[in-house]
Amino acid sequence: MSTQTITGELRRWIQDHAQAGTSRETILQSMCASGWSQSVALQALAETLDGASPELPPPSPVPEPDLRRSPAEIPLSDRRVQVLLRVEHPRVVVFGGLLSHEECDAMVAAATRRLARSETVANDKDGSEINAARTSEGMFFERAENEICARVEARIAELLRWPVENGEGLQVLHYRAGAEYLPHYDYFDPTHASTPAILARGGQRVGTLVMYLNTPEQGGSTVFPDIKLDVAPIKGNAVFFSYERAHPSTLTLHGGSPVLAGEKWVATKWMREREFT
Ligand SMILES: O=C(O)CCC(=O)C(=O)O
Ligand SMILES: [Fe+2]
Repeated sequence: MSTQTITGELRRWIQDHAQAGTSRETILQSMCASGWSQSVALQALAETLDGASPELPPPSPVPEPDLRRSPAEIPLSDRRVQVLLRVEHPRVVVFGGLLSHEECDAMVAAATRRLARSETVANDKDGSEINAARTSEGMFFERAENEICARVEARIAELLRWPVENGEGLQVLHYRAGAEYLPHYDYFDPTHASTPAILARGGQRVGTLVMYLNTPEQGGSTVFPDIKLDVAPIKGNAVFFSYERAHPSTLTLHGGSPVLAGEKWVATKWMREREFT
């Protein structure tokens, strides 16, 4: 007898239908009609749609800027950062001027150098263009790999009051016109077989900061479909969100909408529960 597993894909499917206005009863009926046992279907509905379900794992502490006095600006040791928007649930904060234009350009230049190098290596080895195309989409820096990474990491740690050591290395993504990042969660799917090994290096991801390194000509906003929020990608600005458990009830589903003209560069910092090694 096979047991039925509640996957992230199933939860997403339930969420999509609930958001489209389908009633709980109708969702249950179509799940049962497509072979789900009623008890598993009911549990999946409860887990996905009831924020206060007793099945929820306990919350973790998360990174959080100091917004207690509703500051329009947060004075950090080396820069004043604007607070442009905040949402309580999901926890989302949009910052203005987190990076100077020079810092954005330096990050893009460092990432471009690294991408060019990995393409050369790939081409020298086997002339593979597929490889080159893939590596040109994104790359990870080591933590404090160069001066600009170290400076930005220290600033983020101060802004979000979260240790530098808990951060993954910065990831730089390059989107060409037409490219997008479909909605996803940044935490690791607890039901996935590879997740325990990933969690051994510093626990779950609990927060994300996406920094815009340029302003695309058209498109390329960061979207949060659960709350229909659309954050404009503006050079030097950043969007932060946190998730205290690896669960859709955090409403942190998000994606990069298609770049319609020009290109888009972002740097992402993911924060873990513990020191990331
Ligand atoms: O490009 C964006 O706006 C979103 C990027 C993102 O979701 C990520 O890096 O995990
Ligand atoms: Fe993401």
